[in-house]
Amino acid sequence: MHIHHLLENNSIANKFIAQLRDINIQTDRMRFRRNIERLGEVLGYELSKHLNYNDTSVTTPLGQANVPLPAEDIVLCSILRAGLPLHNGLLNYFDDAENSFISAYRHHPDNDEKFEILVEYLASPSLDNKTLILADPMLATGRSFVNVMKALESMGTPKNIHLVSVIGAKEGIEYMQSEFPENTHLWIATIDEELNERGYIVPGLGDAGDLCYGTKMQH
Ligand SMILES: O=P(O)(O)OC[C@H]1O[C@H](OP(=O)(O)OP(=O)(O)O)[C@H](O)[C@@H]1O
Ligand SMILES: O=c1cc[nH]c(=O)[nH]1
Ligand SMILES: [Mg+2]
Repeated sequence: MHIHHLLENNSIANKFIAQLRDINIQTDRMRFRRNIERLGEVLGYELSKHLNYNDTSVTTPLGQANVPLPAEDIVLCSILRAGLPLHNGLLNYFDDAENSFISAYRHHPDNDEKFEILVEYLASPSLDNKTLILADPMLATGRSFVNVMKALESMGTPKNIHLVSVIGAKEGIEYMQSEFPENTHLWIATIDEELNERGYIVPGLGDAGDLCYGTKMQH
């Protein structure tokens, strides 16, 4: 897996991450969602530099201009819930992409720290020979990304896979490296050292789905 770590270089994106993490700022849900969306835009822009381009002639009022344009058929897939604002950010730039939505959530069958990932909803076009951009802002154990990719196999085989995330844990990234094809790209804003006993990223930011949309009942 090729890992592209956005915060290795300082940029204005640092500020978006700082606000997502900050306990005094992250309670503003609109700002929280918008910061994830902004990172979707920044990560999408970086990713776009690795696509294939075809020379294209554009007619201006005064003549012809050559503008190389992306030559890949992109399917943008996001993992509900917290993937939604990241999806919006990516879609702001890849505005003519096809779209898939898939759900994944942590189910605690015994009401303790052990959980399984349940994938229940999938709506997707064919992925055959397309460029799949799979987005989820949190990469903790990596099990949601991996289980979702398994569920997507029924939709065909993409030519290229780009994973987009905001905060990842080292352990989860290592697990994903063993599960995804070698030529997969991971575009991630920042990487944290640890997971706690509940599988949360430390220092992380907390529960991204809840911070975007409010708490949910366990069932
Ligand atoms: O790498 P993992 O260990 O699988 O954890 C990451 C997943 O956890 C969060 O979803 P959650 O299950 O909280 O669902 P939600 O988005 O509905 O809150 C997050 O959005 C990822 O999908
Ligand atoms: O730290 C984490 C781990 C999983 N899901 C989250 O939203 N945050
Ligand atoms: Mg959650």
